Amino acid sequence: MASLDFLKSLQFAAQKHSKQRRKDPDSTPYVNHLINVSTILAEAGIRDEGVLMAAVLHDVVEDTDTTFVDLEDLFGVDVSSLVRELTDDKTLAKEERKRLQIENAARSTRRARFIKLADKLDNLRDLQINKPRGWTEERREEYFVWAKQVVDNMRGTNAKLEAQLDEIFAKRNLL
Ligand SMILES: Nc1nc2c(ncn2[C@@H]2O[C@H](COP(=O)(O)OP(=O)(O)O)[C@@H](OP(=O)(O)OP(=O)(O)O)[C@H]2O)c(=O)[nH]1
Ligand SMILES: [Mn+2]
Repeated sequence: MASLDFLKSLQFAAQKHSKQRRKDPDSTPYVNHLINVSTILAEAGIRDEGVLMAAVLHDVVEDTDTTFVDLEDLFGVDVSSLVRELTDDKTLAKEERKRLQIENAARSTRRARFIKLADKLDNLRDLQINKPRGWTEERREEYFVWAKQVVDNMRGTNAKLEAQLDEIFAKRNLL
């Protein structure tokens, strides 16, 4: 049974990301990615409501005008702190952000790791099917290699999620 708090987080994310689209050829609404990430977690047996809400909200500070104070006021400090762990500093250069994701994975909390793993899993599933708009084949290949480095720094977090990720890495001969 979905909780009112969870539905509120989904409603908020859907509103905030309403003008955004994914980079796939169909320009899928951005919110589909957020639904996918939370569904991946629920299917992996994760019932922690704060984790499922932070999954839905994981890109809302990075990609919209929402602040951590907004999230704390609306959803509490637990959810807000989790989203903070999942938010890249967009003032940094892209290379630096990518390097920091690998580094920060190793010191993130177990609950944030669940979401990071599910986020990578959804992005990689998509990359297996689609080349995002504006990406070269090389860039797509590099994302698999980089994502594996992030995942390798979070081993032992959730067997189901890691098995699904490893299946993808094995297909690319990265294991
Ligand atoms: N695979 C895929 N990714 C898409 C698509 N549309 C948007 N993205 C987003 O693009 C980001 C990955 O591309 P990058 O090159 O790393 O980042 P950038 O476009 O934001 O600069 C991911 O952001 P992120 O959620 O912050 O994840 P991450 O970069 O931290 O992994 C992903 O969510 C799509 O159609 N397919
Ligand atoms: Mn994401």
